[in-house]
Amino acid sequence: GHADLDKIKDAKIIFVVGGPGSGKGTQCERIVAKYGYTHLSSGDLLRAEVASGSDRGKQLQAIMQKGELVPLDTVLDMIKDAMIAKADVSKGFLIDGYPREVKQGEEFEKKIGKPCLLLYVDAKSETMVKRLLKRGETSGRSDDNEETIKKRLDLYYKATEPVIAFYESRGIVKKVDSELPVDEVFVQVSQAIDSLK
Ligand SMILES: Nc1ncnc2c1ncn2[C@@H]1O[C@H](COP(=O)(O)OP(=O)(O)O)[C@@H](O)[C@H]1O
Ligand SMILES: Nc1ncnc2c1ncn2[C@H]1C[C@H](O)[C@@H](COP(=O)(O)OP(=O)(O)O)O1
Ligand SMILES: [Mg+2]
Repeated sequence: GHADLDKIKDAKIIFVVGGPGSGKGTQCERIVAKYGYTHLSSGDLLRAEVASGSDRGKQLQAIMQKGELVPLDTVLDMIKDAMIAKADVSKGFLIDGYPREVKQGEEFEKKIGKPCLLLYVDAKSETMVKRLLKRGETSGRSDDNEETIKKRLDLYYKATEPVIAFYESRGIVKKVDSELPVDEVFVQVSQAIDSLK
């Protein structure tokens, strides 16, 4: 209800956007360690639902295995519930992997609040493919295979890149070069976060 959302209003909301395998999760881990923000990965929330073995989880698994987007309401409800659960203790929220399309950003702002920063984790498509194939050797993720990676990349360029342009026009995008080693990317990430008042 209203009281829950009021608590979130004063916390920083940071969208972390980038292609599959660009390094969003890796940088979010570092941000958590340095700044103590709450990391909420839409993919992790969805994989937890799949792992629960619920009927809904089975439907989600089938969609994710194909590299497609799950229904907006499902993922937004999960993020909202997770934010409310942490509202009392959180100084800031890292929303990793959301929005995946402009409509997701609009709905988030209607139902939850406005982001103060969009952290754009940028890497070349060849780099992302290489990293995902490597991650696939150990991740156990059903979407880290060559065929699904190709679909996820196509969808990223088609649906998610416009999200970056949308928030550019609002002046809140900070791009980091995720071709660099993790530590060097994190220097840029830290600068972006430190620039917030
Ligand atoms: N800057 C980097 N340099 C080299 N490898 C990286 C870098 N950032 C991430 N990786 C590796 O690439 C893979 C994907 O990173 P991950 O953080 O899971 O990306 P995402 O959450 O964007 O899909 C992981 O195996 C990770 O260790
Ligand atoms: N915001 C969102 N809307 C719809 N589907 C999403 C979503 N976030 C994640 N998913 C689904 C589709 C993705 O292909 C899959 C894995 O997402 P992810 O873990 O964020 O991938 P990655 O970290 O490799 O970018 O979960
Ligand atoms: Mg990730």
